[in-house]
Amino acid sequence: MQRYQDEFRRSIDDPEAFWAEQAARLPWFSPPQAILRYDDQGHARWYEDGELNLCHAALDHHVEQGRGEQAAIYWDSPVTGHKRTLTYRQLQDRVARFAGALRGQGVEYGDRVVIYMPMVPEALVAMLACARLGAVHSVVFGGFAPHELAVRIEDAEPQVVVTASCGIEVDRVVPYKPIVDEALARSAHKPTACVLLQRELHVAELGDGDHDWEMLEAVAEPAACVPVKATDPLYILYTSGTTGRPKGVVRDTGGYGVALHYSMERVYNMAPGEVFFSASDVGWVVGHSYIVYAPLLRGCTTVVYEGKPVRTPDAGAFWRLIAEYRVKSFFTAPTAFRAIKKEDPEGKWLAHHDLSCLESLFLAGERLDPPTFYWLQERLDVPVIDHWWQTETGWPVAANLLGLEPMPVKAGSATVPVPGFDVQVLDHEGRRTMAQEQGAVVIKEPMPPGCLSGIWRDAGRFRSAYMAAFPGYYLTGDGGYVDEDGYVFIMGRTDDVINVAGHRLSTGEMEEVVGGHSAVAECAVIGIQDALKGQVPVGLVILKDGVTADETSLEAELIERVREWIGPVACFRQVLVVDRLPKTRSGKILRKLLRNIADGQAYGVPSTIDDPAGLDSVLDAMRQHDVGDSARARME
Ligand SMILES: CCC(=O)SCCNC(=O)CCNC(=O)[C@H](O)C(C)(C)COP(=O)(O)OP(=O)(O)OC[C@H]1O[C@@H](n2cnc3c(N)ncnc32)[C@H](O)[C@@H]1OP(=O)(O)O
Repeated sequence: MQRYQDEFRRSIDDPEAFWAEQAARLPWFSPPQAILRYDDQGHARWYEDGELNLCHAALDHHVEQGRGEQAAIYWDSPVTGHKRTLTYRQLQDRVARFAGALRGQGVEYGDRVVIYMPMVPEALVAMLACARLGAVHSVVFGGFAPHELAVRIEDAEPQVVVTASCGIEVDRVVPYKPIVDEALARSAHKPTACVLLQRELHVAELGDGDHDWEMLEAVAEPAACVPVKATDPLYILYTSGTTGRPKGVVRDTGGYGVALHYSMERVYNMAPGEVFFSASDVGWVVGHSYIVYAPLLRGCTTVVYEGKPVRTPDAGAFWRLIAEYRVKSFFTAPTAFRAIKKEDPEGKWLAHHDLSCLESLFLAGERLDPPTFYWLQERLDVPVIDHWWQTETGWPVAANLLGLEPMPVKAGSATVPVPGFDVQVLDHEGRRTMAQEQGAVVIKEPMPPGCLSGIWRDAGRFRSAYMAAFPGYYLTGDGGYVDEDGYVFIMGRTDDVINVAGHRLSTGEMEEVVGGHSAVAECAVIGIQDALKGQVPVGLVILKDGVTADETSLEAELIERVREWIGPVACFRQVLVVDRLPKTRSGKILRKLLRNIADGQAYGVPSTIDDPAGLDSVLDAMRQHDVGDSARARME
């Protein structure tokens, strides 16, 4: 571990010198002199006086360096039957023209642009065009419903919304325009324009204030890169918190660029000219960092995939893409491989493709369960690397650093802290735990470059959600431990955030939606273990006095309600009607107890419980409906 230890120690003992060296590897317009400063709350601000433009660093710089004819994007869309390659020069040209088109709609430095797009190259064009103008993009995942889009539009207050006529879910065409229209109708903030990319499979009707992408781009004047401060926001990316209101994670520009560039080399072992494939969506942080910015900043080719791991058309889809595009490193969420494993338990599809190009497989987004890890390890001839990070951190916090010093893999561990991240585990009183002892996983300030610089227009929430629990430390919200060898083990969230198929969702928000139904007096939504999706939400509801609803129809109504408000991605599919919910004497629902029962874990009834007999109603309902492993649960 010598090379790793040396680099890690340097990053922690002298972060200024370490990150000054890394910064020198980006093409700045004005290189920073002030490497690390702190704001009045003691939070790190990186490269305050530096000026650059990440679109320039990701595109123009490479074209200037002779990379113009290299593929920047391989787009592969089995759901439409199309494939397309865009070179760095072609991408630069399209981005410059689309930036000009956005400018024509009034978008300038500092303005926000909401992007609601499927996995098409134009999603990347729109993001990079915003970066080119110094505008702030906020990409919203296509699986979110109008309400979620409206909440984000209202918070970000964009000048323009960019969308497409539709997305395609395997064989289901999802028209986006009605979703955008409904979101705009619900939002108090009204953007001045909506730019829409028409797709062959479904052409949308345009109304007042709507513009056809192609027509705007065709006549637009190409825009040059606008120099921005390193601390200027590049994007806002909303993520679920414990309440219904998502948090707008703000990412700065310079620190993010430096960190991503460093990670491509040290974590993923990628060199310019090589092909990186991250099978996620531009609506998630993995998409922002490892489909768009990091591969391009490093001069790599990125694969943009509009399809699923299975059914488009089969469980060999990923293997085909890896072989066809000669992918060196592949990154996805474990849930994708659980889906593949279910359809192709023996991994027969592997034999159909030449995977000799593949050197590593990275997994993140949720815990990598040991059965999936072993399934992959037994079938692939490359390291299978679990690594851990979050929307907030923007890049890996703990990983096996293949480009620095590969280490032995331990199943269930994300390996070691990445240089820059002083990961610690604290007990309730803020004391460091012993090796193997579980606690709250925190990162000691200063956080390295690339991590969130705040919550959009809500400094108070940033402090209360992340910085207040243990002053001087960023609270990750994950629990875990570090072993004697310094390996990090992440065991799961310590709050009411759940992870469904690698999607981070708030049970608190689902409770607000379920609780808003006229028949529901009270409810709790808990995440329970699921063999395919990792976790799925289940609702426990108490009916209002006098309501005698048919349970099956009520369940259908509540499922539809969550789908309408949050979106299909919530995977809310089960409701149990109960008489009572276990609560503390102060009225707090004992969610952890409910989760333990549902997951079949041994549970103790806390002494603070108000009405122990109330538990029986929950136990009966769970057993009756065969929820999770509740039938196997037992009292300690
Ligand atoms: C490290 C930092 C991070 O954690 S960033 C987050 C990383 N997470 C990820 O990359 C997500 C990984 N998960 C996936 O890619 C998908 O879940 C995979 C594994 C491909 C499975 O997809 P799928 O079979 O559609 O299941 P699902 O649970 O995702 O979807 C549930 C329902 O939602 C729908 N949906 C999904 N995406 C969209 C979309 N873009 N637009 C519209 N609808 C969407 C699905 O069709 C599905 O609908 P239905 O319930 O079947 O009707």
